[in-house]
Amino acid sequence: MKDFIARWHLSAWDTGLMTASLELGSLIGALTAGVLTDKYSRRQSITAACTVFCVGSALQFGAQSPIQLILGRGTGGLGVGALSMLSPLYMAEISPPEVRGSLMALEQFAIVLGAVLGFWTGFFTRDIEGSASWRIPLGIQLIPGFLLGFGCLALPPSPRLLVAQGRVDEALRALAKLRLRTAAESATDPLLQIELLEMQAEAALIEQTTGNDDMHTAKPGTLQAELRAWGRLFEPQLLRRTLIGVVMMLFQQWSGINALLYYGPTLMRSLGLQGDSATLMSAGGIGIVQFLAVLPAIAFIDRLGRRPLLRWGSTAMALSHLLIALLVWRYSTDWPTHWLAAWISVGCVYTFTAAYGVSYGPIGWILPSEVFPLSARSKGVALSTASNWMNNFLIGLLTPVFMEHSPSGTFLVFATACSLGYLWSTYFVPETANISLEEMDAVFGSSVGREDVALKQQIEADLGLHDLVQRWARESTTARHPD
Ligand SMILES: O[C@H]1[C@H](O)[C@@H](O)[C@H](O)[C@@H](O)[C@H]1O
Repeated sequence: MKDFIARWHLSAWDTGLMTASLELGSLIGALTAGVLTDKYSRRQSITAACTVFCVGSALQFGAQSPIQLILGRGTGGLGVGALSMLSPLYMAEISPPEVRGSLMALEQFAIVLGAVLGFWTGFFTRDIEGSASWRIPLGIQLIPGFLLGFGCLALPPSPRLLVAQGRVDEALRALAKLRLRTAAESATDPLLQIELLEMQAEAALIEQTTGNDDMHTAKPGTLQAELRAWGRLFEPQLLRRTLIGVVMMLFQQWSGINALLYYGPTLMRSLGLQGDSATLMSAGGIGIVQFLAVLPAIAFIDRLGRRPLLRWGSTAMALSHLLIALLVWRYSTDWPTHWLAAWISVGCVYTFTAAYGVSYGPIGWILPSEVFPLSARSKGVALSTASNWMNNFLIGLLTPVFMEHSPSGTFLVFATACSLGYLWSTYFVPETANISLEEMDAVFGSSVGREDVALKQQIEADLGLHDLVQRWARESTTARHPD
């Protein structure tokens, strides 16, 4: 890394631009992917986003000037932002409801694994002579970019999107592949048929209640149709879900995770640790704790539910921040004498990270992807993801200002955000575990009110869903009790 510093002589302005270009690119990427993914397929959009990401990584890898690095980070950011919106969307749409939380928590697992690998690659290459010390870690990004871009082509398309586009046969084939059924089985398997009919019922309901004007039929791609589709997120029917997605990401970021990651070394140094050990204990340690903490989330999130994890997580995070704020306020002028207080603070940083890692980390990505109905899902997830990047950017910008003003006050800000997060998860967030995406309307008491419930029942009856469910229930009872 000495080469990087000596070669570019970056001003504070360059450093700021370099950091902000990725976040700005990601913000734009998340919002534009929301526009493209309904028109094309989820998978094609993921492959396109990977291509953009790889172009950005190649620009960074071969950078000959700071401008090229900034451009490379901005371009890479476009891909990262798009992928951070497309991946949870696609995963939510292909997962069966009983294990959707666990499967989606794998996204957080992948994010944190990437961060850990990135950190250690940078750590081990930092003393290599010449530009290889920084070109290697930047170039390695190309590997996951290629893997995802090509690997995604082998995945089945989202059956929900196909149903909404009226391509029911293809949707059945995709569903059969996802649920590991053969073509012959898919024609007779009642569970598969029920799942498909539920998707058709939701698509038909959307079409009948909204005229499907904003999705595919009414002059798709026109600015007016786009604006109307975004505007629907703020109509009374969807406003609560939009707020859940956007506010979930706001709390995820204002819990302070990235402040600890970005400014951890400064904090650790202020606690008396020096040089490499400060970096290792902060970014390195926090990454590993986040990685370990997501494992129980993967195992238990569907059994325990999202709300309890959010509430316990907020409590543990708020208490950790509060204790750090107190200790920093009381002892930070003389840590060497109060070494025990310093180490308790370090312990609190890790306790916070573990609590975050099982709660706000994964649930931040899960909740926004499951609350929206199909007609508004891609826009809703895009807006929530944009909220993640926007708040991430604000944290990066404001934390140093807060820290300079009052280090203990900074932790109080995060403690307050976590306490508000507790109230919000208790009084505002419904439980979404084990509920199919099609049943989410009922969870939000949406809407849609009695007339739509009646309409939905009529559509389900017309499609033969009720008969099929009853026949399947009869057959499975007979199979269990043959006489
Ligand atoms: O879920 C992720 C993860 O926890 C990362 O460590 C953090 O940097 C991101 O901002 C967040 O969205």
